[in-house]
Amino acid sequence: MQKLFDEVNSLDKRCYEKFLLSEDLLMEHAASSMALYISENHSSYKSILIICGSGNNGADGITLARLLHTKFDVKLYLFSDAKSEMAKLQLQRAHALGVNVVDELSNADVIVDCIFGTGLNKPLNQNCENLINTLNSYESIKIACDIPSGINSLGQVESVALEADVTITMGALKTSLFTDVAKDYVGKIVVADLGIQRNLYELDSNKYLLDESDMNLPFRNKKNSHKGSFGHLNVVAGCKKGAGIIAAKAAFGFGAGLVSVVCHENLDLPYHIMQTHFISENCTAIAIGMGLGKYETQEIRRLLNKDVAKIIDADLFYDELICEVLNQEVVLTPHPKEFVSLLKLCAIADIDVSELQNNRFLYVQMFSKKYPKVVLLLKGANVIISQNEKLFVNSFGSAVLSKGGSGDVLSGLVGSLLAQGYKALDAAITASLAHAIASRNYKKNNYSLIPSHLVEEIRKL
Ligand SMILES: NC(=O)C1=CN([C@@H]2O[C@H](COP(=O)(O)OP(=O)(O)OC[C@H]3O[C@@H](n4cnc5c(N)ncnc54)[C@H](O)[C@@H]3O)[C@@H](O)[C@H]2O)[C@@H](O)CC1
Ligand SMILES: [K+]
Repeated sequence: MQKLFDEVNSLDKRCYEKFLLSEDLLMEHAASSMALYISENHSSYKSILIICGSGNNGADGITLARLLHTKFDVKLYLFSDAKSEMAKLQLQRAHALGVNVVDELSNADVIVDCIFGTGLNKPLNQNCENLINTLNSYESIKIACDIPSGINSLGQVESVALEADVTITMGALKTSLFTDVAKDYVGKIVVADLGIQRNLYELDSNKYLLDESDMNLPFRNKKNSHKGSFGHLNVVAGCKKGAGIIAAKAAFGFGAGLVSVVCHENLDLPYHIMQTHFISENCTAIAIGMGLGKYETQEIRRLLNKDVAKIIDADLFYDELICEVLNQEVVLTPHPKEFVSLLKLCAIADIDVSELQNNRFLYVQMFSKKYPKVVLLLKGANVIISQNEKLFVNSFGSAVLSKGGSGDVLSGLVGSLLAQGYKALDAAITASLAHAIASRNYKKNNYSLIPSHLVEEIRKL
């Protein structure tokens, strides 16, 4: 996993003070990294338009223009006068070298957006919006320097933002690049070297971006085993029974030794999934909440207080009963609307979904602070998983998963790993990664996936 940072100004400052690396030196390296990326990945292209703002993001762009001058047909467009000391200095250097500064925008093979970086601190005016809309309309390859212009330090987009194919971000990964909103703008994210190894540039963080290597699949290493070695998951099916059945099928395909659906009515289940009317004696984990609908409170309370691992989803986030388990190491998997209800029930915040989506990291952090034992998995374009105020982002998900039933598959995967003895956090991380990565392996079009396809892809991981 890689560290994420809410801000990097303090990391830059530490470079100047502790490592005697000046701002000028860092900027030269930042621009060199961008030049190298462009030379290595877009050498067949001829023309490059670099659009610069007044601050140091613009200064990065001016530096880049100097470095690529004559290698490509470089055009430097200054959207505003250079204001920062570095922008002024870099402009003098560019002028001295004869870099082509243009007065009008024109299309190019590659566009580099250096209008605003981390210094965006107010709403865009009409001119800025027009500029960004015009750039978005070009069919060029678009590269954002540090962060696509228009995304602020909280990862919010107030009006428009540059739709980048690639974001080359300076020194370290920023949290703002991993909000749900940002996902439509950032494209591929690359970290630029600032002339200091990343592990030396970075300090501690409580936020991490998950990599594929963080997925710890339940491979069976012991030869001497039997079905009981891999746990028994009980999936509680409610009035929408399909949800429980989908979860049960996913759980079985993900390695649980036994899976039973708990339901008072008789169900038509595949032969390998069992049915029980009450919780099994040897149950090692319970999955509950999906499709639950109306139910008898005392019965659910008994299940929630049973001393086994639990994954809780869906309808239970609308019931005060949920507050009774928040001192346990349970896994909760709400989508945004459910999380809003949960936040209200546990008196953390009374907000609407758009406020949550604008500040996902903030509210996950607040919840995790109040309930440190709980593993929270907030669904979204970029899933956030937290425990004890540590946050992990899974950015592998895609629109393929935006379907009824995908969440039930996820609950089944988490339940399966819990039943097999995974710790709550490890179960949530591996299940979430498997869910998202498997969906990427689905090779048909991106609208046709159904839960059984997803389970098939998960079984092939
Ligand atoms: N500090 C350092 O050591 C390094 C900084 N680097 C670059 O520096 C950038 C940050 O530079 P700055 O702090 O100068 O900030 P920016 O360059 O992001 O923007 C600041 C400028 O934009 C103006 N501005 C902000 N919001 C505006 C709006 N909505 N409409 C119009 N004008 C607006 C500000 O008044 C200021 O002049 C980073 O994103 C990164 O690209 C990199 O070169 C790496 C090294
Ligand atoms: K930018």
